[in-house]
Amino acid sequence: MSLEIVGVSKTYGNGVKALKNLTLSIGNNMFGLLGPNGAGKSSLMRTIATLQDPDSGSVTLDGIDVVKQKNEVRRILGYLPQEFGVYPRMSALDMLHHLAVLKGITAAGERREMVDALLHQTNLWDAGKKSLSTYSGGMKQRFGIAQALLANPRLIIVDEPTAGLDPAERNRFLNLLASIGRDVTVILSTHIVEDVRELCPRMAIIAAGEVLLEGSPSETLRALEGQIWSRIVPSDAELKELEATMHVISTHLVSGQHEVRVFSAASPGSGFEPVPSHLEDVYFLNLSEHGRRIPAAA
Ligand SMILES: Nc1ncnc2c1ncn2[C@@H]1O[C@H](COP(=O)(O)OP(=O)(O)OP(=O)(O)O)[C@@H](O)[C@H]1O
Repeated sequence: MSLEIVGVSKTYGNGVKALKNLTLSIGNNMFGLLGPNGAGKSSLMRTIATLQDPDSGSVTLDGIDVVKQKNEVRRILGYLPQEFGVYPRMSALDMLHHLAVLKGITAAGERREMVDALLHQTNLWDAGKKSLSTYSGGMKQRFGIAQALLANPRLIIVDEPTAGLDPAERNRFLNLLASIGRDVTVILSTHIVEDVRELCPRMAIIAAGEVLLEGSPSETLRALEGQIWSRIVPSDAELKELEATMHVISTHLVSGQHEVRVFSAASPGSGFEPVPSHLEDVYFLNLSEHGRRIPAAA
């Protein structure tokens, strides 16, 4: 599978430039698209899913033009939107049959086999006859994956799927995505750095409609090795001083005190310990560099 996004731009009616000449190449496996709220992730996902057209640029999926050949693309693509929203009083079993018919799977035997297999795969078999409106957040997301997998897509797109899930449900959901990612290309759009670190051999960071970085999480982490330093800072005043004089990547509260992470080629000062780099460092560093380069984007 190969998805080629070339020079895609989109400006909404209200003047917001959501995508700015964005170019990205996505191959097999699980691809993480990481970016803060408003980065343009959903705009890009909707464009790939044929739900909105770009103003300019091209998107091709295995050579098929996503803008001009929407029906062909829809046949090989599954999509779990950010707000899936449709949880009627229908059971998961009935809903999947209904959606399968809409996808053109009209032979009853084939459809039953497919729906049953999907309910097993997403661990919803036991709850398959229960009304979707009674499902928990995690079950709803797993149902969202089941419907995205109908008719054996080559590519599935999942937009911010773990937001709002508790840790156990999130874990279960990520495991499901990982197992799917072995056979089908998955684009995982998220603002949660951990999701990408745990799942994706390749990723891109986007902000303000632009690609800031494209690569593998482990390579980007290696590039920062030895340059991340950490220290506990007891007072707000001291923290302000550090922020003014050093390249502070992030601050976290640990038992009510600030733990500061600093980017520096050599030790930034007394009390700092070298620490392993995290993907979150890569993410924040890219976002802060971007903010500096284009102040208007902040
Ligand atoms: N239909 C629309 N009309 C006008 N502006 C829009 C529309 N959809 C998105 N936007 C704006 O475009 C920008 C990008 O939004 P988008 O939803 O693509 O980002 P995102 O990265 O998915 O963020 P989030 O995680 O908040 O959904 C934002 O400034 C958003 O307010």
